[in-house]
Amino acid sequence: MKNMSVYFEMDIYEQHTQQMTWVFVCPFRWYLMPRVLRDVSIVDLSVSVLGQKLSMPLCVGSTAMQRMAHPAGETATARACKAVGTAMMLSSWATSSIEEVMSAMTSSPDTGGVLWMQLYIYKDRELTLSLLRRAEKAGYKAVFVTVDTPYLGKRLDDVRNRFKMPSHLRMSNFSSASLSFSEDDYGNDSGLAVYVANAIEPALTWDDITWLKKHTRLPVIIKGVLNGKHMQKH
Ligand SMILES: Cc1cc2nc3c(=O)[nH]c(=O)nc-3n(C[C@H](O)[C@H](O)[C@H](O)COP(=O)(O)O)c2cc1C
Repeated sequence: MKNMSVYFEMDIYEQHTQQMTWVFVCPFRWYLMPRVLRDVSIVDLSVSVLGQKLSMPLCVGSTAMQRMAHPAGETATARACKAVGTAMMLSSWATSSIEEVMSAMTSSPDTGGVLWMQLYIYKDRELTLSLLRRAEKAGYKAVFVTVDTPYLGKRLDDVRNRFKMPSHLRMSNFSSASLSFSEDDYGNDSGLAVYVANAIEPALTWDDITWLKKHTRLPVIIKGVLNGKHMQKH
């Protein structure tokens, strides 16, 4: 159980980012500055994102393997997003399938809710396209391509714990044991790091984004950009 909670608390390498957050971000506390004389008799936080109306400028980013945290996993997150009228980005590495999560959202009686698909580009391009096609067919409204994981960051706790998925769970969008992260043995390393090294494309470039865009009518958004300048050439 411990290795699952450690996965969700993760930070890479020696937890520098967590430490930096405390040292550099927290001292500069953020304050809300209320404005006055603004007619607040009606308060409306709704926004339009990628052509979809959301009830507020907050949505749920992709987090892998949610059934490690709760038996209903991503299906519960989808229902919650629908209940509050916002969007959920489903991880390629979800423990509920693309179709199952859409069905959880559409069958819930509340109104609102949008699903986006987070996509890793696999070395196997046909497999990548099959995830994309399934998301399109199921009614997902955008695809977010993760570009900051050509290799998994060195998560020392996951290495120490030899992190792998509990045996009753798997990444539900895949059928084989190797692709669904449900092999018995990943050696002495973090199982997820081994999974990424085996399956995810480390040679990702802009050409792959161009290729992907040719295969979908959905908006394609690049996920994992830390510096706007890195995008300017394109
Ligand atoms: C436990 C955990 C699992 C994550 N799983 C994924 C994932 O499957 N796909 C992905 O693109 N990003 C994943 N991320 C990254 C998040 O989507 C997000 O980009 C990252 O946490 C930065 O946002 P934050 O500063 O609000 O945490 C994960 C993050 C965490 C903490």
